[in-house]
Amino acid sequence: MSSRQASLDQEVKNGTSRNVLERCASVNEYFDISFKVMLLGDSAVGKTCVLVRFKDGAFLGGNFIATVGIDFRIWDTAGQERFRSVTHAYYRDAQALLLLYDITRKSSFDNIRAWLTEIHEYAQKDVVIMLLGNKSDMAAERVIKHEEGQKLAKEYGVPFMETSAKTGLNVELAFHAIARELTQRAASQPHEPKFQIHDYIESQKQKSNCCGGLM
Ligand SMILES: Nc1nc2c(ncn2[C@@H]2O[C@H](COP(=O)(O)OP(=O)(O)OP(=O)(O)O)[C@@H](O)[C@H]2O)c(=O)[nH]1
Repeated sequence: MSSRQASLDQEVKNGTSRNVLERCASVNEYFDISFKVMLLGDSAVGKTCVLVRFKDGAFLGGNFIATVGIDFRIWDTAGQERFRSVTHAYYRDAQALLLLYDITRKSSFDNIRAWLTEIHEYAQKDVVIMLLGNKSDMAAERVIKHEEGQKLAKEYGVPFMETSAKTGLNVELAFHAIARELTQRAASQPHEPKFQIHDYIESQKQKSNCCGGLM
């Protein structure tokens, strides 16, 4: 791990990072392809926690990135309005965007439309977008139903799932689905059938359900 990476990791762990922040999840030179993935959404929806959950859980332990030979560079962003112009500049060249809201905070859900408008304005045309309703562990405080998230995602034609950085629910699945979509796109030939991210997510959820997982 580089000293820059170590210091970024420390910032995130300390909770001192409140700026656009680069987190390279792996060491560049070992990989053939590099993808830039960003987490977006209102302040305090849980972007940093989802990233830390992924990286410190599945990413390091599971080693799935090394086996497919990609460099999965994940950028955490500040949700606060005052950083918005900086954030635009960063997601211009992102290949995938994970857009989060907090299921216990209606305003963060209502703002998703505005986020999507900005994304369509500033991001690449073929960017992979995924909508995540985070903090699904907070059942008692829930104000946004699962179906509302699903409906919004369907309207925009993007995959959706609820996540919890606290329990880890669906965090790995979200990143794995994105990684698969990006790698399949990079490798696929024009005549090959396209990878179906929606089908992949549903099949993984069913597998998890059948083995006692929480969905
Ligand atoms: N219960 C619960 N709390 C969460 C979850 N994810 C994040 N939190 C809490 O929500 C708060 C905000 O989390 P952050 O990860 O800092 O949010 P952020 O979106 O990165 O915020 P900004 O950096 O301001 O944009 C913290 O108090 C977290 O502990 C979750 O899945 N469940």
